[in-house]
Amino acid sequence: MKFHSKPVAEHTEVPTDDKWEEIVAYWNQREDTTKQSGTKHKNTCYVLSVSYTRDVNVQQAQLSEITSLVKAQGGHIVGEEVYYLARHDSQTLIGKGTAQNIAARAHELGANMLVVDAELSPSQMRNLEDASGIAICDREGIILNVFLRHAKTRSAKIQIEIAQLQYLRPRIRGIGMDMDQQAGGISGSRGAGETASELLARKLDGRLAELKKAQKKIERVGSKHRKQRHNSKRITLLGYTNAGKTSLMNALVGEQLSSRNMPFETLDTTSRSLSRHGGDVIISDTVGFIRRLPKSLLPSFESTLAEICDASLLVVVIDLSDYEWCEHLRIVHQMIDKLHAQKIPRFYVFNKTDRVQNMPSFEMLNTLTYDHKCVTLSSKDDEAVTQLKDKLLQAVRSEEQTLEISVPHTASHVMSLIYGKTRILHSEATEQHMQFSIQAPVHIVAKIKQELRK
Ligand SMILES: Nc1nc2c(ncn2[C@@H]2O[C@H](COP(=O)(O)OP(=O)(O)OP(=O)(O)O)[C@@H](O)[C@H]2O)c(=O)[nH]1
Ligand SMILES: [Mg+2]
Repeated sequence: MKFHSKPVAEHTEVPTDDKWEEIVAYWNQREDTTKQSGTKHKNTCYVLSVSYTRDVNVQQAQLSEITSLVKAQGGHIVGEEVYYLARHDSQTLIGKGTAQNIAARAHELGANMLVVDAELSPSQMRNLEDASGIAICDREGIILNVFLRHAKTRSAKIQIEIAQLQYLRPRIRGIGMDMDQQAGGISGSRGAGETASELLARKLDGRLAELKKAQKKIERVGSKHRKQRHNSKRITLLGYTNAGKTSLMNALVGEQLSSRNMPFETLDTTSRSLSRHGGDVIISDTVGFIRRLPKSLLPSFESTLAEICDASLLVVVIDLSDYEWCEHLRIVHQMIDKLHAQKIPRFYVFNKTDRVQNMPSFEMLNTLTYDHKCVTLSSKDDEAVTQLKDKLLQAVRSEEQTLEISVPHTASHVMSLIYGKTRILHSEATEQHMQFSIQAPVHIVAKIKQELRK
């Protein structure tokens, strides 16, 4: 299918704006159109985990990851299998014959969609659909759908819609065909498909431009807010999806943020004060990482990633009960490198120890974490969480100094420095002075001393 570079004149047969939105929604939901009731039905999915290893434990872990992603995007799974890919077929990835055999099994179980856990090019996806006669969704499509369902804030919704439209853009032919059918059975008439696809591409580009403009505006406001919070120490929780970041955050700050056994339950960064009095230490929960994160999502999450680079301490949370925890650790390290956040101090929390039978040795953990501080715990263990909180506060404040000073009431500039930029451990008023015990970064302490000497 070719696209004309010049905009075409209006065609009466092409769908209107509403229709276009319907089609994008159709693509997202892939609702079962065989049902006549008009109500939306969940996709009935057959899941194919394409594996590059013969290690059965790894295969099972990967299969379980893709099935939980499919469930998280609202799909109903009727069957699943692992396919060891020994030879890569450039046209269909798995080969036409294999695709037909798998599709037959999927059809037998009543599936209306074959989920292939692999990154498929737009043409591979089309070839597979043609060969198997069943709708295909690849890993990127599934992850985008999960994100779309879980996004709550305007900012996250915009970012994900951008990623999704970028994903749909090269796959437009399929949508164009659907569109022709929806436009009144004109798909056989000459050029009709082209016209519809062409108009869709133009509308899609227009929408993308609008969204990007809105995103830039949100980013500007976000970075302004981050700058304003500059005085506080920031701890950022990060780790593989489902590691228990939100559970740990809830336990640390006594919150009830949503934590479920589901990938990408958290998409929007949430920040809370970790210190008892005031907000001098702020802790943030972030979106989880995953292996083979769709490239289209990486740039669109710049604001979340910016939070990570602003942190004074990164708390890496790892689910020690997951068979692939070492792999998760490797992926987190890869992301830290990608974000150029290697220099930020780190603290590792190996979580879910209540589900672990054979604990790894501390020597092993120290080696894997490059000798950063680390603890093993269960976020359900209140006492362990309280101890962790003290350790985190200590770690994040380790570059601070404590100072006992007496400040004349008239030294308003020093007073505002103390109230604005330090943590007051104790204060007492006398007739002419305020007696303070404060804790603050070294450069602030130096500045206060200098001001007092003036
Ligand atoms: N057994 C056990 N389960 C835990 C522990 N910590 C968290 N969980 C469970 O693990 C699941 C995922 O926890 P979340 O806190 O949502 O994980 P997350 O890292 O925030 O996940 P995303 O936001 O999806 O990236 C939930 O079902 C939690 O109840 C733990 O220490 N022990
Ligand atoms: Mg979470």
